[in-house]
Amino acid sequence: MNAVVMHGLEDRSATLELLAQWSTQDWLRPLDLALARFFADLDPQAPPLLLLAAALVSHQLGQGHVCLDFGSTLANPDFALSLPPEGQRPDPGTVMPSQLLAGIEATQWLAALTPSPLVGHAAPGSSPLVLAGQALYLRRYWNYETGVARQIAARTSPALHAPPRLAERLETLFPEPTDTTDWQKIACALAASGPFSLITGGPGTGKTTTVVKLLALLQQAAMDEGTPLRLSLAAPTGKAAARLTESIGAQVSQLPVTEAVRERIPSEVTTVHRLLGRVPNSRRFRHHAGHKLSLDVLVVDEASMIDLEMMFHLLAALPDTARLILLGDKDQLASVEAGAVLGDLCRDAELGHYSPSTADWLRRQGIGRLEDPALQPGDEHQRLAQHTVMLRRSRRFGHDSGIGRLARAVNAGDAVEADAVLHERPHDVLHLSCKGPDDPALDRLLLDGQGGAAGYAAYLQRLHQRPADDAETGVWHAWAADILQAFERFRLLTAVRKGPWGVEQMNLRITQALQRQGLLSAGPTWFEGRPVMVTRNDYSLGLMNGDVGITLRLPLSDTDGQRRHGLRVVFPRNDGSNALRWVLPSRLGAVETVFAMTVHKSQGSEFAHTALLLPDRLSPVLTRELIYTGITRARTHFSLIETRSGLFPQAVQRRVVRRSGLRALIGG
Ligand SMILES: Nc1ncnc2c1ncn2[C@@H]1O[C@H](COP(=O)(O)OP(=O)(O)OP(=O)(O)O)[C@@H](O)[C@H]1O
Repeated sequence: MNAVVMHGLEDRSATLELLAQWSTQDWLRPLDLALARFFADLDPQAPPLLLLAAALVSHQLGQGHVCLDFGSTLANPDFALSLPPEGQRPDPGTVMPSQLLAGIEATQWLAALTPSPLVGHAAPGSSPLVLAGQALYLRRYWNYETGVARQIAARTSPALHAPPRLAERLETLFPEPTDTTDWQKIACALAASGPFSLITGGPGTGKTTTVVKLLALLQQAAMDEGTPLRLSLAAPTGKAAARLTESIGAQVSQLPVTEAVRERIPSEVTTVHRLLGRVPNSRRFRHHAGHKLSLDVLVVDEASMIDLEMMFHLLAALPDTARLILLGDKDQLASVEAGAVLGDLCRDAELGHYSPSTADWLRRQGIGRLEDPALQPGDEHQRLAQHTVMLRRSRRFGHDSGIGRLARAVNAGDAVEADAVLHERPHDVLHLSCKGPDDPALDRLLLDGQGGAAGYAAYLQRLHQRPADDAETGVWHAWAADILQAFERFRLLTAVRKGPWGVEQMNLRITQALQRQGLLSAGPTWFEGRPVMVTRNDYSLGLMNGDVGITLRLPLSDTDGQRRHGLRVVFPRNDGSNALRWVLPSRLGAVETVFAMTVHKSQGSEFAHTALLLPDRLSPVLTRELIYTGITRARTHFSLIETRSGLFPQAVQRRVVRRSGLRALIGG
């Protein structure tokens, strides 16, 4: 008897029954199961392998993969499908994907799909599923992927059109002579001369500086011709937008350009959602292919966090004549949603692959030679490469910085070097090996910090220096702003949500430890000092997913002579104005306590001291990208907390794999 007959592929009802079991155990989302059932109704002939594929393609979207890749799924089904999910063990008797798919060949699976009217081939059509090579897509995502590929291909034209006096303008903006390749200057020159540009680089490699100079160059050239440009800046989250607003503001004031040019460089960064104008309660936007954005240049920062669907909408709404510059760190984790667009597009950025004509063009513009040991020659067909620049010199983390060295070792997958850095104990890197769940050293680190690195007690000490009840409003604002700022000096990041070392348990643990120390009052859900993170955009309150606020007790009006106090949650407005937003706790529907947050949620944020807690067992999420993203959230101190030795080097050698066909569609 073969495996197909035994485990749930013998007929349609056995398959649907198995999918229902997986769904009951939270291995599949209700949506994944519903899709398989819906397709079973639509096509009574749909074979078991098609129903299984339908549920799995939907499941994979939930895991960040744009498609179901048959080759990798069959090679290692449990790993490719991330089943069982993080922190779970299978119930006794559960059929694992590896058991279900044992003995099935890709050709057999593909042959089961092709006759169905539900499955179309890589061409326009209306079938709900699309088969492209060895990958199955939901049509919507196939449309997104091909749409993004088409838009980018159209923007990667081979010809570069330099603005007038490019070399002279660059000389003014980048006056420092360098004896090595000046990647910032090259990024600026290429972005100023083509309709599309990718600028990638690790933390502090000068992405913002480059883009501020680029905007100045473009605006000055346009104003010389008498038509100023409409420039826009956007980021995927409110937090990232606020951070960019702050750093751009500081840099614009130092630009060697006229006041008139400076005034025409935007000082505010919006979110991509706001830029496109989300239509409430829908997936649609006010701006789209039929109603384009009114702008000439768009810069999008932290582009690694933009998922495929968002990128599709952004590109569709961009006028054909507009210039697009995507900035980000290709090595960071991608968005939680499906797709890793920046990572896909910048995959070979380190190698350069510049064609002789790009190199020649740069030489003719007087920008210098392309010299870096990592560079490999390229040709005209590698069109994307001609529009991509990787900034390579971190000014934040120099060669002697422990954080920088650790980040570089992790990013290179070099576990030996990473371990050596930890053993050297540089002043900016702390390393704690937990001796079990009750190790008091962990609570000490989280509450009090160490060696100049803050812990959570610091912001609560500020909180306890409260103004007098009758203090002016301005005094209360300054107090709240100070607490918010102090809270941002430290954050514990976890790799996982569930289990003893997951975000939920750690939030509980820290709350209780702070209560034991008398720093936090005990309370039911809401208590003074509780930090919360918004988990869903709330346009009526002006709060975005990821915004962090702190619960404070404020004096209310004393109309009857009795002073009463009430809790309000204070949020920064994140618009560069330093203004605050006060919200009644009862109005906050989707929030969670945020002493600890997952590395995923921390993207786009930075903290002076960042601690990364690794769980005690490997899981699919524990990868090099996750650890690199965690480390690079730290500005001055980084703490690595291990709960089982030996796991860190293993995780450093594992990579995130996101299945998509974008790179193949664009070519290269
Ligand atoms: N060419 C340069 N010469 C001198 N200092 C520079 C240069 N480029 C960048 N810097 C400085 O290096 C620091 C980091 O630069 P910047 O903020 O532009 O980097 P980034 O890549 O945008 O950083 P992040 O990862 O925080 O987004 C800043 O203090 C900036 O002023």
